[in-house]
Amino acid sequence: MIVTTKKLFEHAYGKYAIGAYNINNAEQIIGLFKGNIKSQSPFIIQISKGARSYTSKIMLEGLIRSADQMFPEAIFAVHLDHGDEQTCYDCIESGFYSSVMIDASSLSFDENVATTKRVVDAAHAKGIVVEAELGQLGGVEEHVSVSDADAKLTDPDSVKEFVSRTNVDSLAVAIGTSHGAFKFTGSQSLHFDVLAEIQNRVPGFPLVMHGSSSVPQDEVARINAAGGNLQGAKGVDDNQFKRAAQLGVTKINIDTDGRLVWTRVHREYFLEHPENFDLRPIGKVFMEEYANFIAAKNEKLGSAGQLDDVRKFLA
Ligand SMILES: O=C(CO)COP(=O)(O)O
Ligand SMILES: O=C[C@H](O)COP(=O)(O)O
Ligand SMILES: [Zn+2]
Ligand SMILES: [Zn+2]
Repeated sequence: MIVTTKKLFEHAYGKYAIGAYNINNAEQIIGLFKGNIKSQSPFIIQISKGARSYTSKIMLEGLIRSADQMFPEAIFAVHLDHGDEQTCYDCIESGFYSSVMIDASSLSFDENVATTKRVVDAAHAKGIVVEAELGQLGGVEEHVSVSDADAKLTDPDSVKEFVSRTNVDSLAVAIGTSHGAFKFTGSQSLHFDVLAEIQNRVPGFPLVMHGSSSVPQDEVARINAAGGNLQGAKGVDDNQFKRAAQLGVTKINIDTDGRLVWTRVHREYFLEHPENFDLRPIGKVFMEEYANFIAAKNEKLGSAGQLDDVRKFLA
């Protein structure tokens, strides 16, 4: 069942965070649904602009609608990740997305407010919710690379004004995370002090943490041992998710970790089976491993075991 994040965030606020996972193809979608059913978690399926053009937005919509039929127990939101204004309107018009992100965080404060407000007005008219971003994460997103020097933590003083001027439903904040597999090149970590100040300014308002893959070191070691070269890859400690949730984070974005699972599974499999050229045996292994990864991540987020309660809450 496709829902907006409104009630999901209300249910989660202060207690746990909902996993927002990026998907690109059928194997990921099936693994994602299986993993969330296995851990009994509500979830958010995220589609980036890159994913929409990889196979095509039409095919992704078809796959997700099919998964919704195959797994009738599932409760999830369909969300556009890091949208520009035009893509947001396309998703709002589609009647498929229940949530969009307008990422105008590289613009000035006033332009970010104005752009976000236009998207919010269009989305709310159709019952769709909007996530915006204030501050700038480091790393690569949508092929735009933000250097650590340009990355800016969210200024807690500007959050209340941003939320009240835009009427946005949730806000991605920059508190030290970054996109990709190479986080924390310096001695950075999560700035819980900044997060606590933000929560103080907008109590009860749902916050979002991007760039939150944990880049497990055993995963990196296995990839490197099987011919990969990911030296120095590093991520966010997922034991910190519950603390972030207590401070108002209701959505945590994870993409890179899923890519690492895909890379490890495929590299190891073909190293061990050099004679194999069938895509199905390895596809099966990937779907299983991806489902296990999702279920384990949901334990860290605290969303595991919440599905029945969420269903009652929505009723
Ligand atoms: O924020 C993300 C998607 O919007 C994903 O972040 P990671 O690169 O840490 O997985
Ligand atoms: O934040 C970016 C997400 O990880 C999506 O990445 P992508 O644009 O390569 O699909
Ligand atoms: Zn951004
Ligand atoms: Zn992101």
